[in-house]
Amino acid sequence: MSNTIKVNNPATGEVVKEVAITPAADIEIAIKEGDEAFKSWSRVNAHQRSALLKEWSAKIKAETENLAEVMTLESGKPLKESRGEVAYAASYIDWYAEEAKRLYGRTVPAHTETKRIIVTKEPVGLVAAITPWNFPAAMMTRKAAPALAAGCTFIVKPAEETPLTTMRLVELAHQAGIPEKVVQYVNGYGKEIGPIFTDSKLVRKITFTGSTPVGKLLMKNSAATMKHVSMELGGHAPLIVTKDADIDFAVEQVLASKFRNAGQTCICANRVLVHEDIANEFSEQLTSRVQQLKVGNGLEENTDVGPVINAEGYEKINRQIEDAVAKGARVLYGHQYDKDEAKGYYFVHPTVLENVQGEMDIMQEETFGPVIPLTTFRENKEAVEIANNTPFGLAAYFFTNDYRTGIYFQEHLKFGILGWNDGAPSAAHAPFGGMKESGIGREGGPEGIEPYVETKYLSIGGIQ
Ligand SMILES: NC(=O)C1=CN([C@@H]2O[C@H](COP(=O)(O)OP(=O)(O)OC[C@H]3O[C@@H](n4cnc5c(N)ncnc54)[C@H](OP(=O)(O)O)[C@@H]3O)[C@@H](O)[C@H]2O)C=CC1
Ligand SMILES: O=C(O)CCCC(=O)O
Repeated sequence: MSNTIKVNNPATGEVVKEVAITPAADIEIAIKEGDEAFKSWSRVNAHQRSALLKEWSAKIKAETENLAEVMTLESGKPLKESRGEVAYAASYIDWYAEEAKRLYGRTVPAHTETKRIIVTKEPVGLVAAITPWNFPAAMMTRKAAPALAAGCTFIVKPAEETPLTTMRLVELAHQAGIPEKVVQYVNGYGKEIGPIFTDSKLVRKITFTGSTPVGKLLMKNSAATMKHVSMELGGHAPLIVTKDADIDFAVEQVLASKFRNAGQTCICANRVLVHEDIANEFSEQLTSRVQQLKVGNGLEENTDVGPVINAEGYEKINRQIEDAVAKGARVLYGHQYDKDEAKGYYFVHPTVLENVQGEMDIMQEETFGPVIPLTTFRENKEAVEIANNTPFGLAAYFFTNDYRTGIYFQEHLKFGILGWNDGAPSAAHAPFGGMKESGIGREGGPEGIEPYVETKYLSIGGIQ
């Protein structure tokens, strides 16, 4: 078996670079060193940790062009999105550099005059992160930044498709002055490195973004050593357009949500539910806008939609489209593929399907591709029932200018992230995460640092 991983450009299939697989013995050493480094890093005062994080963020921002190019080469996403992701990744570091200084404990009024009660927050210890290929920078920093801010040490295993961005981010952290054993990366295959992380008693927390089956496995394997876990898993976001919605605006927001990273995000609109009275107008406007999107290599500045990540991704999307068409969905636009299996690149052209029904795979499974399935509803209650009829609960969107309808959706949709007239809700200062099988825990906002701390309660007695 090869001891390297070839990193391919998904737009051409060409090898961008080969990276060494970290041998299992070296991963064990990295874990030991990370645990050892925790003893000193957790004693570094919060203001110093904050200053180091700010320096890391500054170095990332200063290297935006290089990082963006590396990210586009290994992930295929358009350069303009890669630049945006570099800024987004740095914004998590900036946010948690500030939160480091606000990990407050509290004093609690005691039930007797002779006692005092003090509650403090302590870092959980060494954190192991496993990250996906769809956001090679931001999924790393939104785990590393709160971990380091809280005083934890950190080891990350990036997706095999996209290790290069992570490797550079870790180098920049070291150049910023964060000690080498405090933030480390290891490279290799998830199914081999996952068990090393979960079996280790020294790893006190696993944080993961990726598919729901892998999340469940990691959680199960973390049970033996009772690790903390944060799981940011798959989604199947409904996007509801009511009859009072601003159609032009809703169409633009659908585009922003659906075609970001060629539809390969866990919060992409996966099902678009349109009120039947406006369905024709909406689908006409949507289709005419989708036709304007430019498909191509992400390195070309005017590309809107890049390739999908690999053959498995392509096959899933292709199967869902063909299943929908076979079961009666009508193609309004797209249904076109541009691929070369020998070379190893796969483009799925933006596709709009109408007359999509609940029994089609696309209405039940996460798509992770640039496909919009349109379906209709008559009553808001019906829209909520369709929307909630999924094991996932990550993001949901609704477009309405009626505040009563908006509040109704806010109260009845079972999802962790809601966008009301907003197709792009992600922000470092807001809690991102899902309900049901979309995961456990939140990343971003004050909630995002809590999973990296333990609460310690001190009761002092005998006070005169
Ligand atoms: N929530 C999200 O943002 C994401 C959701 N997905 C969903 O998952 C589908 C499949 O994508 P895929 O990339 O295969 O997702 P995976 O969940 O397999 O991969 C995500 C990360 O998990 C690692 N991994 C894989 N298997 C294991 C394991 N047994 N133990 C520990 N870590 C593991 C991967 O490593 P390696 O690369 O070495 O396999 C990668 O770093 C997508 O089509 C999409 O629906 C995928 C990515 C992100
Ligand atoms: O798709 C994902 O896994 C990450 C979500 C992107 C975002 O933060 O908006």
